[in-house]
Amino acid sequence: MRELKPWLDLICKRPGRLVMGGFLILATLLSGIALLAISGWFITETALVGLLLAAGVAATINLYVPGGAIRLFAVSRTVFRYLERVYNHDTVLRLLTDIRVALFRGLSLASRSHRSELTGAQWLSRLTSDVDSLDTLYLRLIAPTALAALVSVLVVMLAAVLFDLQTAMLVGLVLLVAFLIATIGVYLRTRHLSAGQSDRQEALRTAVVEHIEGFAELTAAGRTGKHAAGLMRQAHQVTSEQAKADARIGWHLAGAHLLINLSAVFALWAGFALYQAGTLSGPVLVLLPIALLGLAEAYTMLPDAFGKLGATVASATRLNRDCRASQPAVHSGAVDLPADTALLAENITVKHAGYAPLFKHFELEVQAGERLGILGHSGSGKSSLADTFAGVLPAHGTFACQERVYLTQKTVLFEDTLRANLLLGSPAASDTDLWSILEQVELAERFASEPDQLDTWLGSAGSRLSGGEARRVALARVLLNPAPLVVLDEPFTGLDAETRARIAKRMDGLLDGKTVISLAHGPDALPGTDRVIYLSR
Ligand SMILES: Nc1ncnc2c1ncn2[C@@H]1O[C@H](COP(=O)(O)OP(=O)(O)OP(=O)(O)O)[C@@H](O)[C@H]1O
Repeated sequence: MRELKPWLDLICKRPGRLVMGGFLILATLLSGIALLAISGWFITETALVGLLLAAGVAATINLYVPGGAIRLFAVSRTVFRYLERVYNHDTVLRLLTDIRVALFRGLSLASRSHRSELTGAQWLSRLTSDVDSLDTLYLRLIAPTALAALVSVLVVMLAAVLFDLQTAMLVGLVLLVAFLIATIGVYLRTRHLSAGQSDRQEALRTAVVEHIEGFAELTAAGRTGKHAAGLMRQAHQVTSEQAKADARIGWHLAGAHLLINLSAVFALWAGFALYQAGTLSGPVLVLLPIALLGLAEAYTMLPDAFGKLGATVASATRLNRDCRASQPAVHSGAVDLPADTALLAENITVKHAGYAPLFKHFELEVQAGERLGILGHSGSGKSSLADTFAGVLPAHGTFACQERVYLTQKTVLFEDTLRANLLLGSPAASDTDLWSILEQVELAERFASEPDQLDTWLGSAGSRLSGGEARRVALARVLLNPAPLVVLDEPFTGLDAETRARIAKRMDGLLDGKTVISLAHGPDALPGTDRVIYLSR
C-alpha cells in the first residue's frame, strides 16, 4: 500500500470533487434502496387492505403519499445516477491529467540510460494501462468501498430503529462478513495472480510489438509461424490466468450476495416474530428485508475492484520505480554560484550508470554572458557532458549553474501543431513572437504558405518536416526560452553551410546577454564563441 500512497495523495488534491462525487453515488444508492423499500411497503399495505376489504372489514389506504414517494425516488435515482456518471467521469479525466502531468514531469528527467532500459512497448504499457489503473482508483475502489460501508451502517441503523437491537446486531454481523468477503478476502485471494497478470500482459504486449517490428526478418528466416505459435501460447496463458482470477472474483461476489440475501431472509423471519408479538405492522416488516436486497447493488462493484487491486499496486510500483530512477541529477556538493558565474564544475566525474567514467576531475567555470564552444570528435563525450550541464546526468562532484535550457543532439518534436511545439519554449509567447522567431530561423515563409500556418500539424516526431526544418523548429523553441544559460548540442545538424552561417550570425543578437555553451564536432558547426575548448580522451 506504500506504493499507492503518492498516487492517493495526488488524487486527494481535489477533496471537494471527491466528496461531491461520493455524495452523488450515495444519493443514487439511497434513492434505489428507498424506492425498493417503499415499493415493498406499499405493495404489502395495498395487499393487506385488499384482503381486509374482501373479508368485509372497513379499511382505508393513503395512496398519495407512498405513490408520490415512489415517483420521487424513481426520478431522483435516475437524475442522481446521470449526474453521478457525468460528474465522476469528469473527475476521473481531471485525475488522469494530474497523474499524467506528475508522471511526465518525473520521466522527463530520466537519464538517457534509464530511458533506453525500457522498450517502446514497455513505455507504452506504462503510459496507458498502468496510468489507467491508477486514474480509476477513486471511482472503482475508494468511493464504492466507502459508500458500501456507509450504506450498510445506515441499513443496520434502520434495523435497530424499526426492529430491535438484536436483529440489528445480527444483520450487522452478516453484512460485515459479506463486506470482508467482497473486499479484503478477494484481494488476499487474487493479489499474486493479479500482479503477475499485469506483468504477463506487459510481456505479451511487448512480444506482439516485437513480432510486428521484426516481421520482415522473421519472414526472411522462415520463422514467422513458430514465433506466432509462441505468442499464441503466451496469450493462452494470459487468458487462462485471467479466467482463474475472474472465477475467484465471481465466487466472492456470489458469496457476498448470498450472505446479503440470507440477511434479508433472516430480517423477514425476525420481522414475523415481531409482527406476531404485535410490535410491528405488516408493511413496516417488509421494509428492512427489501432495503437489504437493495443493498446488494452497493456490493456489486467491490469484488472486481479488489480483484484488480493487486495489478493496480503492481502498476503503481512500476511507475514509482521509473519516477525514482528519473529523479533529477543529485549534485553531490552543490555550491552557491559566485557572482558573474553561469556554470561552475569542480572536480566532477561524468559517467553513465554502470559504465566507466568518461571524464574524471573535470573542471570548468563559465562566466555569465560568455559564449563557450566545446569541440571533440565523435564519441569524445560531448553529449554526455551536455547532459551533465543540463542536469540529465548526475554530476558527481561540485557543480552549480544558472537556470538553463537544453537543445539535445536528437531533435525532439511532439505530434502536435507548430504553435504547440514552439509554445513549450515560452508558453506566454504571442503569435507575433512566434512569427518573428520563425523568421530568424528562416521558417516563416515555409509556414506562411501552409493553409494552417502556426496550426500546421507536424506529424509524429515532426515527421512532416525535413531533418533540417525539424532542427530549426527545435532551435526556435530554445531561442524563445528565457532561461539565462543555453546549452546547445550540435545546434545545426542537418543544415547546409550557408543556412547554418546565416542563422548562426543572427543567433548572436538573439542570445544577447545570455550565456551559451555549444558543443559540436568542428568550429564551423558552432555559433559565435568567445572561447573554445577541445575534448580529448
Ligand atoms: N546511455 C549511455 N550508456 C552508456 N554509455 C553511453 C551512453 N551514452 C553514450 N555512451 C558512451 O559514452 C561515450 C560518449 O558518448 P557521447 O554521446 O557523449 O559522445 P559525443 O561526443 O556526443 O559523440 P557524437 O559526436 O558521436 O554524438 C561513447 O563511448 C558512448 O558509447
